[in-house]
Amino acid sequence: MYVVTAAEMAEIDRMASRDYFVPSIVLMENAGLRVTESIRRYFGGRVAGKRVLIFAGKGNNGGDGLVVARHLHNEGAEVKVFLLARPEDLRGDPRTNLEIYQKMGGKIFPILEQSHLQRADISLLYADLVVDAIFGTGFKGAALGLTGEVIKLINNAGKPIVAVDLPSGLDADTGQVHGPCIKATWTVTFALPKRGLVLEPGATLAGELEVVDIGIPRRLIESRNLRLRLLTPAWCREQLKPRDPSSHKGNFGHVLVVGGSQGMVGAVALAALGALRAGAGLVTAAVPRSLQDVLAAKTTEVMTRGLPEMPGGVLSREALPYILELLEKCTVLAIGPGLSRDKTTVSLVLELLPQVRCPVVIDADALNALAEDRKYLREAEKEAVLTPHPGEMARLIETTTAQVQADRLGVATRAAQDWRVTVVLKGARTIIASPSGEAFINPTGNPGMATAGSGDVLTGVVAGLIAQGLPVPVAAALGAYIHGAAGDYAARTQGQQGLVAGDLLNYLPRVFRKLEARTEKTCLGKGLPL
Ligand SMILES: NC(=O)C1=CN([C@@H]2O[C@H](COP(=O)(O)OP(=O)(O)OC[C@H]3O[C@@H](n4cnc5c(N)ncnc54)[C@H](OP(=O)(O)O)[C@@H]3O)[C@@H](O)[C@H]2O)[C@@H](O)CC1
Ligand SMILES: Nc1ncnc2c1ncn2[C@@H]1O[C@H](COP(=O)(O)OP(=O)(O)O)[C@@H](O)[C@H]1O
Ligand SMILES: [K+]
Repeated sequence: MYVVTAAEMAEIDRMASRDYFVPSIVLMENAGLRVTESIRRYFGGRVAGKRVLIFAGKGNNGGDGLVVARHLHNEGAEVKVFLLARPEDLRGDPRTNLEIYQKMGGKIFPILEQSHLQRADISLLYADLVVDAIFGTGFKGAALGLTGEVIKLINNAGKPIVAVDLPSGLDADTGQVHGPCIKATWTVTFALPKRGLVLEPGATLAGELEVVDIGIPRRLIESRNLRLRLLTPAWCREQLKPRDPSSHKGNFGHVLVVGGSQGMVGAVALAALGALRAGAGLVTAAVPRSLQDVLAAKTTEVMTRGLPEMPGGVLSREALPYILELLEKCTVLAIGPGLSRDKTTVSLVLELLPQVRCPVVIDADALNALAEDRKYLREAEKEAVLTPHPGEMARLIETTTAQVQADRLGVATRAAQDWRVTVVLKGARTIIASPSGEAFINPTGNPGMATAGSGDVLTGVVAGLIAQGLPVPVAAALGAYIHGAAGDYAARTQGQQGLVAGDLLNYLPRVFRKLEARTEKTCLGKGLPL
């Protein structure tokens, strides 16, 4: 599902009218009707007698709200419209809908000064639902003054709120807020989700997100060459090919995981098992020699190799020829989990990466090694996935974590194009940016996953998917979705607090099964019960 900026949406709206002859008031009518339908569903099919307050701004978002008011009024709901503008300030479609609503006997209450807030406050006490039609994609900056007061009043009323297109006060392009913002129970957004609705904190402020069709021609949307998508189960299903009955493990690739250091062997185990759980045929884990037996004891299905090490149990430069030899038999390399930031290891990583001929997933301390010398990133021809959390990303581009978090999408897409790699910027709503300029936002995952080692599992899952032949950017996006979905499954079953990275390994198969179920039925004629 494509995700758009306010400007892209406005251009699509404009073209719908200008080039496809869809009158804008028809789009507004469709928008209002879709919100009315959603409200009717919310009330279990009947709105008669329900007390609904509609807060309308002076623009087209307000116009949508007036369409909603008209239809609810017609169906017998008790509707009050609080208009944050003088009627004479309304123009065009919003003005038309105001006049129709008033002609039908609909009630309008102005909110133009502090004293008007009193009436709104009292009405909120008795309301069954509040409709937020103050601002949509035309909002800029911060809601100050009276408008900010109204937003705070609505939020504090403790009543269910449906936001029209966007929660008012939200920046449609970044998902950030710079002042008061409606905290919606749910949001009905038109045609396509705006970026701010799928990036935090906007995703949380929007509540449940409903994307509705308002009659924008599909061909128009397809013609816009949009570059950002929200990952969906449907898209993930498309990437998963059913397994041919005569497959053997060689068909599913061989992952080499290189990592580990004294005290950090678990990270390698999590990554190696993550690769197997993602469906890789074979996985070899190469660690400092003194850790090999421990690792073998922890990971039955994983083949292990001991590598030359320094005192203190970190990989030494002598490990390089061993790793290159192992790579001759492998499809993909995953490097970094538990490596340590020891300077010998750093120089090993910097010497090894330019010689790697297969796709590589670079995580954790291998990323930190690249932060010390970006030559490989700038110059080498490579098929690589970087999986930084915001802190690692900040080190890589020499900025602060806060600056990375303030523009996650921009940071990830710029890095992907500058370095010609796929960047997986982890965190709430992971961003996956490919060298081609395409990017994905991952909606799965939860704070229960903010626990040591969950990133190592993701590294393994992505490597495991590449091992099975998926294109690198697709494997990264699919891996992030499935990894987060496993975390959501685990959190639903056992809560977020007690979730540990190892739990993700146990839930990965159930996520794959949910995704494969459709294809299995179609492909093999039989199939597991859903
Ligand atoms: N055909 C279409 O286009 C369709 C559009 N649709 C709907 O239109 C919505 C976009 O409508 P929009 O562009 O009129 O802007 P909207 O969000 O209503 O803002 C209203 C006014 O708020 C003002 N304002 C801005 N920032 C402010 C601030 N910080 N503090 C105070 N005021 C501020 C600003 O006033 P100005 O700055 O111009 O004086 C602006 O004019 C879209 O979200 C969807 O719901 C659907 O019906 C589908 C068809
Ligand atoms: N609040 C959150 N919401 C969703 N996913 C999260 C959240 N916090 C962390 N995660 C996910 O958990 C994983 C954390 O990875 P990382 O920070 O590398 O942990 P570690 O380095 O300990 O393995 C990432 O996949 C990240 O997207
Ligand atoms: K709104």
